[in-house]
Amino acid sequence: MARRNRTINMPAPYLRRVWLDPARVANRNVYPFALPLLHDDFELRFDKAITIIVGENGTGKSTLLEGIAALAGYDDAGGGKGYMPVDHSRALEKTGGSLSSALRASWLPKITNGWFFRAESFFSVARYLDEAALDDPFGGLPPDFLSHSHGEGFLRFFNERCQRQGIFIFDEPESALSPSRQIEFLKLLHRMNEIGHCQVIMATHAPMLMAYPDATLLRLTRGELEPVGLKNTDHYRLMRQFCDDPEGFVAEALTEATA
Ligand SMILES: Nc1ncnc2c1ncn2[C@@H]1O[C@H](COP(=O)(O)OP(=O)(O)OP(=O)(O)O)[C@@H](O)[C@H]1O
Repeated sequence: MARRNRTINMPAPYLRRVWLDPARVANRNVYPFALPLLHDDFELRFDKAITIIVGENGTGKSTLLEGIAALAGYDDAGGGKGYMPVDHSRALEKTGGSLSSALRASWLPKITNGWFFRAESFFSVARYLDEAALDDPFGGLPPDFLSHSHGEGFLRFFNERCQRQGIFIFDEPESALSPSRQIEFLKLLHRMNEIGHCQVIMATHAPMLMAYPDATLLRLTRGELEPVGLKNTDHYRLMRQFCDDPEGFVAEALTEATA
């Protein structure tokens, strides 16, 4: 047991590279291998402890994260190693397993601790953790994640789980967070980065989270992942136009809608 939780004295990132092995692709014509992102030369390198992926809806960010999560040994519907018993029968999009069978990875070293957070399955995972703690005679007080508001529960969960050594995968963590809670989440990211033994791979639509300064920011577009500056993302540009002139922005959008 002690061995399993021993901290490895090497800094993140631990997952250095993932790539597709075309020979393992079952069927190019069906999801997930029909996604433009998953072409034969697909490769993603991790140079920093924090990697942030942005892109339009439907470009394949969640699919990619599910595949990486499955490679890391996490349930592709969310959770961490050791939390496979969570009932995900009603969770959406359990597809990472099929993608991961065609992905290859290089690790330095292989890390098996961490967490895959996806908003859709947070509640089933949180419920499992609450119930598991109640069943554990040596577990002390149960975490009680579910008795908080969505945002409070998420933040508390992040703060308790995400500072140990590991690889942490977040799919749109902002979905339950108000802007001020997003700042709290940024602080958590910073702590994880400073600790030096947390690797984070995150997909987000929130400009505030994209702005974390010491991260690799990648944009997924036309089937390619490419480095991008925050101010060149569509998310930032649109939000900026909105903040500069909210009434004019909305009026123009509504005019387009009725044109
Ligand atoms: N289980 C599935 N079966 C078939 N197609 C799917 C499945 N899950 C997702 N897709 C499709 O694959 C594409 C990529 O979906 P994915 O959820 O990975 O995109 P995304 O970039 O994460 O989008 P968003 O920003 O909206 O979360 C979409 O067109 C989606 O409809």
